[in-house]
Amino acid sequence: MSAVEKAKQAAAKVAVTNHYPKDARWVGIGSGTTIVYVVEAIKALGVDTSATKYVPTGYQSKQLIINAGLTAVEFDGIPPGTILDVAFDGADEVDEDLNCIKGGGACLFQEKIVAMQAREFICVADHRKLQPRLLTNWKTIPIEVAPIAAHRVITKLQELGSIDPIIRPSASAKEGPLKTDQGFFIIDAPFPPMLIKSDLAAGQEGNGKESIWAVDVLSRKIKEIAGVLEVGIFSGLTGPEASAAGGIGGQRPVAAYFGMADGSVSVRKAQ
Ligand SMILES: O=C[C@H](O)[C@H](O)[C@H](O)COP(=O)(O)O
Repeated sequence: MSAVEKAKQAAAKVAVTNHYPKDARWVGIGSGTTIVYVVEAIKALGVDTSATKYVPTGYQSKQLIINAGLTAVEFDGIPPGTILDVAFDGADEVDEDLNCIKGGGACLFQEKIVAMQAREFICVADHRKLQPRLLTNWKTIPIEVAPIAAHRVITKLQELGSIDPIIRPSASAKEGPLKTDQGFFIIDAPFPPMLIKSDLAAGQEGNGKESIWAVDVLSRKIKEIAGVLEVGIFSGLTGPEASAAGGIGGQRPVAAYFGMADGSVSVRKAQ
């Protein structure tokens, strides 16, 4: 196993140890390569999972749950009003405020609704994902769009300052654009690194001048474009903050676990 895979595995183990609830009823399981180690860590706990339902965030996630011998219930099979005890997921990049970019594997829409239905959203990643600002190392924002509106959305993204947004191709060019689990397209939109709370506190405005955006502002602007199903920026309230405000679930993780290059695990908690 490579050092990066070991880092993901170590982070998953600590995240599950710290956040997998005793007597869990509903658990969200995200998508990607890191979440595989989360499921492995859940199995390694050796707890009785017979009464627990695992909510996938897409096809890969559902197969992962089933292959582990766990019970998968898709999001539309959750009884109305049910709050998931916890949701675990990976990320493509995480900033100092625990805002995330997700969607590198094209699963961002279901990942967002699952995270927002959970009491706690926990992010698990390796050290390459931890950066001071979003779009430092990961250069594009994945955006899920209705195919018929894709070119219109591209024009609107260019007006927001994105240079050369593209429709993500499928693995085989012959098949044309990649299709998500919803049958939608993904647009990958490059923007310059985004502002975080400390930049705003230091007087930077984040109003889009020179296309330098504050995370929440850009996320909202993209979401407002007709034809956009969801944007791969996870920001705003955490689950506990949303619940204190009388709602449920937040899209910003309450904690993020990073497997570091030296084998340790670094934990960041949302402020
Ligand atoms: O669409 C994919 C998801 O947002 C993944 O959680 C994200 O891309 C991270 O994936 P990985 O764990 O493979 O780095």
